[in-house]
Amino acid sequence: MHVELLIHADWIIPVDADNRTLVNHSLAINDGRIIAVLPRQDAVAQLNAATVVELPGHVLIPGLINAHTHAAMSLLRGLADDLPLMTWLNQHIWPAEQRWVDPSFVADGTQLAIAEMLRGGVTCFNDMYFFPEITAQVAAEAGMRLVAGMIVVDFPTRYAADADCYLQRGLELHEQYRGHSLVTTAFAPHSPYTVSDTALMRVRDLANKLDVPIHIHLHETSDEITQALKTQGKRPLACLDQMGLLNPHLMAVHMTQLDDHEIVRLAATGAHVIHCPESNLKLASGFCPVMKLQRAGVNVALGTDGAASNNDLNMLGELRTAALLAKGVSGDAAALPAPQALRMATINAAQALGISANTGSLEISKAADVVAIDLRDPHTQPLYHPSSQLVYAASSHQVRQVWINGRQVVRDGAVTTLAMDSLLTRVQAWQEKIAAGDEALSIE
Ligand SMILES: CSC[C@H]1O[C@@H](n2cnc3c(O)ncnc32)[C@H](O)[C@@H]1O
Ligand SMILES: [Zn+2]
Repeated sequence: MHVELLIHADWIIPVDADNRTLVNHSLAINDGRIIAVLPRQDAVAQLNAATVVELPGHVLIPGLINAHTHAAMSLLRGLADDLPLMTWLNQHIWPAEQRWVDPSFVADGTQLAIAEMLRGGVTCFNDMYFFPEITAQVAAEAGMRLVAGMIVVDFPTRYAADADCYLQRGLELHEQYRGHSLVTTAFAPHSPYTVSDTALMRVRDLANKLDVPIHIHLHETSDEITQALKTQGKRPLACLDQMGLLNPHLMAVHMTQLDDHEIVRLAATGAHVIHCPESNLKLASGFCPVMKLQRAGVNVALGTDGAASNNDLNMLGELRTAALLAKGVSGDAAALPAPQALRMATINAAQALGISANTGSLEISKAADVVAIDLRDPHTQPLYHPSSQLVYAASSHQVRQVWINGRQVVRDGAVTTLAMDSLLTRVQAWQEKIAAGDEALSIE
């Protein structure tokens, strides 16, 4: 039988229902899809491949999915550190965004973010940012999978004047990318404290009608709860519940403040939680009770948040932080073992994003979103369990090859779909402009 691409690796972790690790196996790909996962000797005997890739000492995993980010904020990385959320947003990030965010900022920032993510084995990101049509165009050109956020906030920006206008632009984006092989869409109302109930109910109705997910920051800090209790007399999750927004469309990002009743309610409604441990640590926002959520049956996925609050988009690093933090928070060393952590960054994320029929695991008929990681480095030797090395020891520089839809987007550690030199020149120009503007602001 003829195949286009055959990849032989020492290990494959398909992230299937049985959490298997396959030794000396091969992945066969045709038309950008996985057509077989089989022992190497069977592949060699049965398949005639146009291209064969030999990866000794490597493990193949499904592409990592960054389930919550603001990609273009990579241009604001390190601008305002060591601050709590609302000071960070109100006094630094939102003023900087009002001043700088336009289509060219989003194009350059998103390219920078995609370069970083591809090199770190991320093949898909769930984005929430201004000018999502630019994010979508840049991602599609770079061969990156994207869930583009149809954003809504109640304040005017250069992107849109009011909630109706944000929604109108989002719906146009949804239409534009219907049936696209890389880009899908999700509603992305920023949070209950920046989007009115009227707009949230409109989002609910549209999400039900179009069958698309809803991506929202929720219960990020204790302050958010205190404010909602003062102004609404209820916790934000209860407000969303009352409006009929708790259902399998909902991706609730952060969720550091949860009582036991809320966890039961999330599980009963099928809402998903996106855990962003490094952003929560850096902004001192709190801790998401991942183990309690998983035990209750809530699907939990993993995201980095933006590079201005993390400060990187490194999902291997995020995996390690999530696994270690789960143990620290629960007081149980058995909490979130490596295979479970890997599920959060792959199949769980694909489920939350509504794309699990297409990606999230290395299984027959899914898109070939594949990452090869070289485990021969000193710090991942000796090797007893590949998943343990991946989660507890590997670094992103060990990501050597990446394919998305069967197209090679990283070859020998270098991104093949972006012009890195000119990108880095443009990023340098942004740094100089933004730093000069920041100095002028602080002198005033
Ligand atoms: C409507 S575009 C997204 C908006 O979200 C801001 N943002 C980035 N990180 C966070 C966070 O952790 N909590 C709340 N809001 C965040 C970003 O700066 C954009 O304005
Ligand atoms: Zn965020």
